Amino acid sequence: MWELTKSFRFEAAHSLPATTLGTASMEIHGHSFRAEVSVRGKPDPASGMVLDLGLLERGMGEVRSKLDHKLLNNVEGLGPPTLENLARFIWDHVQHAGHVTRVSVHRDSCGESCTYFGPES
Ligand SMILES: Nc1nc2c(c(=O)[nH]1)N=C([C@H](O)[C@H](O)COP(=O)(O)OP(=O)(O)OP(=O)(O)O)CN2
Ligand SMILES: [Zn+2]
Repeated sequence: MWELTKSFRFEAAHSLPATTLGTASMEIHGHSFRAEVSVRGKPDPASGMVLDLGLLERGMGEVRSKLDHKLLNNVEGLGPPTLENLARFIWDHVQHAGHVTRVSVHRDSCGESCTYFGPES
């Protein structure tokens, strides 16, 4: 079994009340995020690829455009702009690309990340 991973970065703003970490979180402020999308499978013998990374990039580009330079509190379907909801939101928008097994969202400046393994895990 192979696992193929591609990542993208986005910059976004949010405000997050009801957190005990980050005293300024209730004010609108920005973060740099890094998202990783992984797909599993066996390489097709002819192409040598589990999945053409270009297909994954297309799906990632679509969801990136919904998040990059946006106020995350206003993004339809995201819910409260936590790492958990970002990982699930990205999953929902890329899962058609292939057998997606996990989506991780990293907020490196805070040493934080969250991984979503799908609704069944
Ligand atoms: N389960 C979760 N808990 C918390 C989340 C989350 O996404 N899931 N998020 C937060 C805060 O948003 C996060 O800790 C960042 O805090 P914030 O004040 O926004 O960040 P800093 O100012 O510390 O970060 P810099 O990037 O260094 O400015 C809390 N809990
Ligand atoms: Zn924040």
